Amino acid sequence: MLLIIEPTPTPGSILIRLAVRLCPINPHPSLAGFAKSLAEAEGEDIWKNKMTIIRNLSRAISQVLQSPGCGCQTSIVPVRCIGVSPRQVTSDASFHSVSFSETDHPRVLITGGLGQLGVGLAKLLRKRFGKNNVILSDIRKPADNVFYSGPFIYSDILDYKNLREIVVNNRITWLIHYSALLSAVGEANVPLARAVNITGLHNILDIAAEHSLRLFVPSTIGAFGPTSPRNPTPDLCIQRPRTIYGVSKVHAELMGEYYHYRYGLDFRCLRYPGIISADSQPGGGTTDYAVQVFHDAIKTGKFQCNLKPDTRLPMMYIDDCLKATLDVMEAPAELLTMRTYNINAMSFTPEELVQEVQKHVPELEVTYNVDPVRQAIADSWPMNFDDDNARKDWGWKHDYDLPELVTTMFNFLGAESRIAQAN
Ligand SMILES: NC(=O)c1ccc[n+]([C@@H]2O[C@H](COP(=O)([O-])OP(=O)(O)OC[C@H]3O[C@@H](n4cnc5c(N)ncnc54)[C@H](O)[C@@H]3O)[C@@H](O)[C@H]2O)c1
Ligand SMILES: C[C@@H](O)[C@H](N)C(=O)O
Repeated sequence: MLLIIEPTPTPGSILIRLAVRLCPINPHPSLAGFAKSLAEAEGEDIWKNKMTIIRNLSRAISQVLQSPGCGCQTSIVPVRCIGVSPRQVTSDASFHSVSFSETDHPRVLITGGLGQLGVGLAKLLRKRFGKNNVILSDIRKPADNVFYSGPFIYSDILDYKNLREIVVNNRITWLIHYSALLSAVGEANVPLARAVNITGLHNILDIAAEHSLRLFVPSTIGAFGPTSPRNPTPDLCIQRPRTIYGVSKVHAELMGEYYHYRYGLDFRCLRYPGIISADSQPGGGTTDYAVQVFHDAIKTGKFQCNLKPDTRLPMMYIDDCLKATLDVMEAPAELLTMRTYNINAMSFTPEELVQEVQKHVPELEVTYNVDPVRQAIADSWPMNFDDDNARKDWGWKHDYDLPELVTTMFNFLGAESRIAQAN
């Protein structure tokens, strides 16, 4: 149970939120009734007698917790009372942000949804929660197939008011924050990366806290640096990344956890490895070579790799990444002993990946033309990622190892190129 008091809370709004949080499916009648009478009395200066309110509140809480009809877990009941939310909002805004119908299915907003990962995630979530409960957003124009596959909305995460309007108007309850500039493009434009990855995140955190959203922010292997243990890299260790991308992701991890402890924000974060996908292009990272090799093998039979052949990095097939994201979002809060987890599937070098790819395309010719910026970044990142805590706490398990990944990529891309040739 969690109690958040808004900057100018009204007793009724607090109790309605409390009733919903205690038993989201079926808000307890004694709390709901008590909330209603307090809400009606809000015209009077009810805060004059704060002690009466607190006494009545505790009585109502213990009544609910002892009630056999309430199926919610009642063994641990930390009550967190917070004086002010991070940005001032009216109590009305908070009051309207909770409604009973929202608890049936999450209403999801994905920011930066037109990148490598967002469209696939929307597809997975729509299958689970219904097409209209998942809204993709970005500052780019969606392709026709994306636009017609479900709700899409323009949203610049640097525009706080617009973002808030979207959350309120669409009664959003889950926010998946994918907007970011990745490692290589971030180094090419540090001011923009700082704005999007740090200022944008602040907007997201404040809106999520104000509207009691469940917030997912992905972090990355790039949140570690040359002084971190690299083989393997545990969840908790030194994090001194040397890219603006990495610095912004450590900032996101720490801010999210801080908001969790300070404001009760339901913040969840996974550190993804490099993600490999067939039907979406990477957005300018250090691990992009591991996607490009498949396209080049099929199109030209020639591949120029921008990392040294022995550069080992943790990697994952996109389906595993999206499954982990849904799993951690659905995990009961009491299973999460941490709010930021490493997840991993495999680790390989360009040389090892090429060997596996050549089992499918034996004629593939590979040359190495090292990009010093990307190589320096890769050399500072984990080689192997320790994800024991995710496996223990909420049952994380990957499905794709290197051979399955490569076969799946060729099955997908081969089928696509056969279709293209036929047309
Ligand atoms: N793809 C990976 O290998 C990987 C690995 C680790 C972590 N991640 C994280 O996962 C998330 C999604 O990654 P991705 O690969 O899809 O990234 P991507 O670069 O492909 O897409 C990012 C999207 O953010 C959008 N964006 C940029 N500025 C914006 C703004 N001001 N407002 C709204 N949107 C904006 C871009 O238009 C783009 O569509 C990122 O946070 C990334 O750091 C990705
Ligand atoms: C690893 C990840 O964060 C991203 N693919 C990058 O290389 O920047």
